[in-house]
Amino acid sequence: MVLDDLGNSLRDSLGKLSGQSRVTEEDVEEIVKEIQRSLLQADVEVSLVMELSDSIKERALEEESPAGTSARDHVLSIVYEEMVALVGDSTEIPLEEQTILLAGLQGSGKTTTAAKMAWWFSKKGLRPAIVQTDTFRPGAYDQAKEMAGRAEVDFYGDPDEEDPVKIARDGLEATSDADVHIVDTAGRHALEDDLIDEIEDIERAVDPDRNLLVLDAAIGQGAKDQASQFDDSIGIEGVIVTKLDGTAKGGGALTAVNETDSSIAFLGTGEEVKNIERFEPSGFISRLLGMGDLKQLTERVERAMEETQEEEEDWDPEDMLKGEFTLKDMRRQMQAMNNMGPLDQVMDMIPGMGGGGGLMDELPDDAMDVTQDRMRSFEVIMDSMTEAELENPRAIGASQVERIAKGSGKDEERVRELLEQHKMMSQTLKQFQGMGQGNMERMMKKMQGGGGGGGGGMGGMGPFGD
Ligand SMILES: Nc1nc2c(ncn2[C@@H]2O[C@H](COP(=O)(O)OP(=O)(O)OP(=O)(O)O)[C@@H](O)[C@H]2O)c(=O)[nH]1
Repeated sequence: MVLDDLGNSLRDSLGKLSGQSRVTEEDVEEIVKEIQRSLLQADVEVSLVMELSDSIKERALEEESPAGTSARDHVLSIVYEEMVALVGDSTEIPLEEQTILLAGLQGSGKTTTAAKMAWWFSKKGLRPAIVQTDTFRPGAYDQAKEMAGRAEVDFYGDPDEEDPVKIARDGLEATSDADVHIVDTAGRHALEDDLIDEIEDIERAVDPDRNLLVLDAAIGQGAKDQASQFDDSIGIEGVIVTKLDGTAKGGGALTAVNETDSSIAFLGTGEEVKNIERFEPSGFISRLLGMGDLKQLTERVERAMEETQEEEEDWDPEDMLKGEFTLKDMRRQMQAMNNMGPLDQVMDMIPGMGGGGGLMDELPDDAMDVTQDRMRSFEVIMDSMTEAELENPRAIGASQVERIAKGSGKDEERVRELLEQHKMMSQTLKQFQGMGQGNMERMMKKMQGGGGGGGGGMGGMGPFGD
């Protein structure tokens, strides 16, 4: 499917989320609008578009973006997941003996696809044969034979026989040495009764394991009726979308899949026998959105989500106030900060730190970016520490610093900086312990889950300051 500039426009809207840890309703509206516009332009049916945009909207606003994940990545992974769900898994095509019947409109690319699929099966080590039953289009026999030759696979057709059902039967017999039989049929309009009767007869005669509908990517809205008529008459297990190399739109394929409750099996991307690929939803959507490997991104977001949940389950901020302030506490606090949003906004929420005469006003504009970078590298460093080191950073000596630096790929200087920062934070915290449990708890809760003002008298706190 060619969604024109979806990738670009989506990148623009998502770019605006950079540095934000939360998305607003307007952000989501804008992103969803871009997606709707592109999908509608690509001829995806309105009801499917609405369904998709509703679920993206709902998830983007309701789901918390996990610690360590930017709002941009979180929203992008939701868009990706929902789009993958929309296109569905690919049709199962087992690598074993089978008969496949191809159906579709005139000129949709059945004959070409039969040869491409045969080539594909032969590359998988099977022995395919094409049975050409098109007695309708002059030249279909020659074209099929020629393409079978190019794919170097067995072929059966009979230009002198007028009965396609007989050709189908004879063809299966004549090519009985083959493992995979691909039966090509004459192109027909699903609304033409006699041709529909004919394909039903062929279907009965060959008893295929699966019927695949070949669709030109340009078909658009017409896909709905065609797909449902073919489905009613022979049952459609999968769709093959052809001519995706052109400027075709491809949305009709999604409509067909939805209409027949099936899935996409193959994509045709050119006129040569090799121009076929198995449909693979995650790669397809990543390509569609014009962005790298989104599957990897989603997995990362999911992992972060799990980790945050686990940590929230066994972390009580009060523990931090009672005992020692460990590196684990520091990491949680950093993640909590991440959960809340960019540091400057977080600082704004802390009285004495934020704008309007607070300490923040004295910092250069980019100071917070630097700090966020440092936070990230601190996290990487902490990942290279042992449990014992995280629990008791005071015991970390020079040799451990060297090991941790090597393990994390960071300078020893950075590791020492982290330890220094931890020391500073734990001293600051000790000072706070005198200020009253209630205020402290309120601040911690805020750090964890976000929220409005509150707290009291914490001027001068600089746990992450440079
Ligand atoms: N660019 C491009 N052209 C394709 C693709 N698949 C098929 N074609 C071309 O589309 C035209 C029709 O393809 P056919 O395979 O003859 O279609 P058919 O469905 O067998 O046609 P009927 O026998 O009339 O039903 C041919 O010129 C093919 O070369 C594709 O993936 N990309």
